[in-house]
Amino acid sequence: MAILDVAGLRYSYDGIATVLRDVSFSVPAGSIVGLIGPNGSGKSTLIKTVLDLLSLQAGVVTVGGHAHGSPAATAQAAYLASNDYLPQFLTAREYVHTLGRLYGVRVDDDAARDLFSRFSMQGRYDDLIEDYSHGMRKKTQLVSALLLRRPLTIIDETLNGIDLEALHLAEQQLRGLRDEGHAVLLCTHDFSLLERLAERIVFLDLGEIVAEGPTAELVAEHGSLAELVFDRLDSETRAS
Ligand SMILES: Nc1ncnc2c1ncn2[C@@H]1O[C@H](COP(=O)(O)OP(=O)(O)OP(=O)(O)O)[C@@H](O)[C@H]1O
Repeated sequence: MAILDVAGLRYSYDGIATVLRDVSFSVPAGSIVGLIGPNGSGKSTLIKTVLDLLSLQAGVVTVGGHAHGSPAATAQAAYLASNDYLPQFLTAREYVHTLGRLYGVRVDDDAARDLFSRFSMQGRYDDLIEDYSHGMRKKTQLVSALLLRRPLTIIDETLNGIDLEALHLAEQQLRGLRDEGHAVLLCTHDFSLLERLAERIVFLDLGEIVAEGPTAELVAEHGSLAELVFDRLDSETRAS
C-alpha cells in the first residue's frame, strides 16, 4: 500500500515558468524513499505542494489514502523543513507536547526526554529553544518527528546539519520507523546516506522525474547515486 501517491503534479510560481511538470511517484508503507536532484530541480516545491504549503495547481495527491488538503491527510504527515525554525519562546518539552496536541498524539514525556538525551542534548530538555545551537534545533525537529511517528515523515535536508554520532542514531531511528510500517521521504544531497538507508530513489531534474527505482538497481547500473546524477548532468538530453 502506498502512503503517499502523487500523480501528474504540475506547479508554476508565476503562471509562466513550470517548476514541476507531470510528476508522478509513490512512497510505499514500510519504506524509505530518497528524493534527489540538483539545486533548483523542484524538490522543495514538490514537498511543499504535497504538504499543502503550496496550493495544488494540477495533479492528484493522496496521503494515507486521504485527499490532498483534507484534515485527515494533514494529520498523516510530519514535516522536517530544511530550515531550523522552531518557536524560540518554548522549551523542547513544551514544543513536543504542543505538537502532540496538534496531531492528537499522546507524547510520553519520559520517552521524549530519553530520546532527547540520546541525541546528546541531556539536561537541555527544559531549556528555552532560544538558547539552542543550530545542530540542537535540527535534532529537536528530528526528535519531534520520531515521537509523533506519523504514517509519513518528510525530511527536507534536515539531517545535513547534525554530527556523525547523531546521524548514526538518526539512521537507526529511521529504520525503526520503517520497520513499524511507516513511510519516509528523505530529500538530501548525502548520497552515501541514501545508499545505506533508502530502498528507492526518485531523481528530479528540471522539474521532471528522470530516474526512479530501487536504489540497488540504480547503483548497479551507474556505480553510485552520485554517478547517476553526474551522468545525467553530462547528458546531451539535458543540454538540449
Ligand atoms: N517562492 C518562489 N517564487 C518563485 N520561484 C521560486 C520560489 N521558490 C522556488 N522557486 C524556483 O523554483 C525552482 C525550484 O526550486 P526548489 O526550491 O523547489 O528546488 P530544490 O530542488 O528544492 O532546490 P535546492 O536543492 O536548492 O533546495 C527554482 O528555479 C527556484 O528558483
